[in-house]
Amino acid sequence: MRYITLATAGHVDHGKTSLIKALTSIDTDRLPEEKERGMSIDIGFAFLDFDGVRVEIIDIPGHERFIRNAIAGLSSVQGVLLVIDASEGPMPQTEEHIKLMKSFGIDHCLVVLTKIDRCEHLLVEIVREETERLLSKEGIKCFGFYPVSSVQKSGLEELKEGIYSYVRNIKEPDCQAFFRMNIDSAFHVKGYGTVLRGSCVAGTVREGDTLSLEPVGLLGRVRKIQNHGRFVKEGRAGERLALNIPEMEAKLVERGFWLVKKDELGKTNVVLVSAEGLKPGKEYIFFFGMRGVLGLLRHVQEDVYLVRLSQKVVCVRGDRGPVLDTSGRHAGSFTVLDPIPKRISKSFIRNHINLLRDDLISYQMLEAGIKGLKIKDISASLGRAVNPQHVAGVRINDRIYSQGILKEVQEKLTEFLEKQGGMVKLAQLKSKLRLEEDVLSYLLKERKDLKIVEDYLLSEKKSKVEELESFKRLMETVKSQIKEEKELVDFKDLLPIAIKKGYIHSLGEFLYIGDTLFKELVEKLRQIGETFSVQQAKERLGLTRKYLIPLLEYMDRKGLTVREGDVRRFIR
Ligand SMILES: Nc1nc2c(ncn2[C@@H]2O[C@H](COP(=O)(O)OP(=O)(O)OP(=O)(O)O)[C@@H](O)[C@H]2O)c(=O)[nH]1
Repeated sequence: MRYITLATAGHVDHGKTSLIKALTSIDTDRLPEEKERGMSIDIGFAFLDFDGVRVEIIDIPGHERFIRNAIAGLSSVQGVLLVIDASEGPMPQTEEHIKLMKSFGIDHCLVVLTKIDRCEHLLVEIVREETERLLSKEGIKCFGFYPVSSVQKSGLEELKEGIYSYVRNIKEPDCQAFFRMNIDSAFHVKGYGTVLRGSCVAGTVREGDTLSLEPVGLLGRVRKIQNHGRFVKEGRAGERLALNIPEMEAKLVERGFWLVKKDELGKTNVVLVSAEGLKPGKEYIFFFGMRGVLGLLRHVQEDVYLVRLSQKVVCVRGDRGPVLDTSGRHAGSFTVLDPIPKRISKSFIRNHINLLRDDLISYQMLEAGIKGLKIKDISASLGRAVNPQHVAGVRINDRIYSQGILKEVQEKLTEFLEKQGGMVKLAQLKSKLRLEEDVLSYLLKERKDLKIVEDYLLSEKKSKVEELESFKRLMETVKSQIKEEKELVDFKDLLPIAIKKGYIHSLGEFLYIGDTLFKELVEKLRQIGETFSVQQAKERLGLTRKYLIPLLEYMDRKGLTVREGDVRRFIR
């Protein structure tokens, strides 16, 4: 069985409710107030069964005062029955509803011309032409015009056939996507507890599933599922559902809240969108499904905007919706580009705007940088489970990294190691390059020129120090000494003793000089005279500043010299 949801749309009193009643025998005006006024205030629900297809029909109110309810009705449907009174033709709310349809991305409909018992055939033709013009102006495809009279019950069979062929042309809602149900009401049923009613717009839900009510994050288990009064084990996208979830108190549920499966989708109060018809710097009401949330619009570039919302919402890439101005008039529409932007710097977005439009995963990988992108977050952004094997990036555990970023970090690692003389403590490297353990081991696996010894990373390339004759001699001595030694030697203990005994001098962290060389250098400096400048010392000793400055500062600390402005003076 396929499930498709349609909405009626059209101007007030154009005969929507009467049409649904004539088609399905269901009266969608159920509020006593609606009966009294003869006008639809809230959305109503009915269905029509065909061979292998159940068509759910949502009746939306036509009066301009109830635009939010019209939005609620149009927010979760796959197609529209546009109802126009043949004796009146398209009216303001006809046009408004067409705009709302477009905002939700519905670019097709079936037109029903009602009340034909009240007008001439010629008038029906004129209205038909006028409607055609209106729809083509908005780029909406019409799947047929059906003149009917709900009072005389004429044209209804043809219309039913038209609906059947229309729904066969409509793309089915996505049952493979993550489950999302937009809630329009919640109430308490004796013996069962809370029942939440709404439209399932994506995925499936089964008895026993644990769901989360968003944006409040209330958890509960589905006990029973109903579709139009019938108990079912599973609910699917395109269906109207009533879910019995006793843990969710009815009074905490608001129209427009979402039911989602635990840990599948994220919620956010900043979204990156493409939008039409809006002015930056202004506040608007953005509709995510039925829920209208106030948001401030910031322009990024072209039609791309950042929206900072006053409340959290659940949305995925590609979600569309209308935008009202703060006085409640339809102002434009938006499409979600990135539902969970991690970096909201305008320059970052501008630099990668094409990637943002064409390939959200690659964009988000750049956004995530060396932190990597969680596979779970990719799925949440797209609203469906993503197979990591199909993502063009490097997978390390539960994250995906951009190949380009890993290459950059590999280069930074080489550079840093070289700066440190070919040897660096792993912990220092990790904190300097902000690397997680698993990313570091991935990077090192690719490197044949590096090795880990204890908690150091060493470059296999010989360092300058290793090539010095004095170093080689020292190593030989150390080796032979240790060979003769009967006990274990902790090298860390040797250094302070050597310093204390005056064999070596410590100029700074990781910088040592043997006593003989130190004395030689001091002697050379004395030959310059009683005072000398840094430049003179540099020329005389032939050392780079990297070694010279620590040496001179050490001499000051030792009381050999004193700094006087630009020069140093020997004390004795
Ligand atoms: N003669 C005639 N009257 C009709 C027909 N369909 C509806 N009406 C009348 O038109 C009036 C409005 O009909 P509704 O079905 O309530 O209109 P609606 O579009 O649902 O109105 P809202 O939901 O309030 O926008 C009612 O008085 C109906 O009896 C029809 O085919 N022929």
